[in-house]
Amino acid sequence: MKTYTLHVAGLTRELPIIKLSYDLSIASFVILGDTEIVKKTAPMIAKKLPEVDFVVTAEAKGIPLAYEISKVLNLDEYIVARKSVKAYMEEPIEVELHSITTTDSQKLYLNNLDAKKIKGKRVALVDDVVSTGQSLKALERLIEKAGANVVAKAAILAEGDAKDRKDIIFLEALPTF
Ligand SMILES: O=P(O)(O)OC[C@H]1O[C@H](OP(=O)(O)OP(=O)(O)O)[C@H](O)[C@@H]1O
Repeated sequence: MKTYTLHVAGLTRELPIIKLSYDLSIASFVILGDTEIVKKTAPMIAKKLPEVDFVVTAEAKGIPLAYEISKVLNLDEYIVARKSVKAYMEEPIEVELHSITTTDSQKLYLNNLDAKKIKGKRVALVDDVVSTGQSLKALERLIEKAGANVVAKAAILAEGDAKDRKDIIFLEALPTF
């Protein structure tokens, strides 16, 4: 299997290159289960953030990073937007979502209790990777629908053209193939 050698936060990972379509392959970066990479990257991202009241992510791969950044920032809570409605959710708010790895259209949901918590607050959106930016854009729409102020958008990696974006904080660029 072909791999791409990623260097981030002083760590090295061999990422498998996977084919998404006839003309696009990506290096698969999965932080779920990788305690070390989350532990090392979270403080580096936290340091680059302005003052925030909440860290917000969308499930699934952003969750450990949002947890760790919140911990570093001494925030007692963080917010996770879900990709399905859960029984415990009251009047969830929703937006449409597409991402580079998920072809079918999905939705992002925010529990109304969480929406109330973040209303009028300063929020940092975080994710493991920003690629097409569709996931981040959907999360931003959702959070703005909740009446929160998005003051920063951050990821460990900016993939493909996302490396040229000036509106996101990221640690390393990741090429596409
Ligand atoms: O910038 P984009 O093109 O939207 O791609 C980036 C998004 O894609 C991946 O999530 P994925 O859709 O694989 O979902 P998962 O975290 O639930 O596995 C990744 O964790 C980002 O959230």
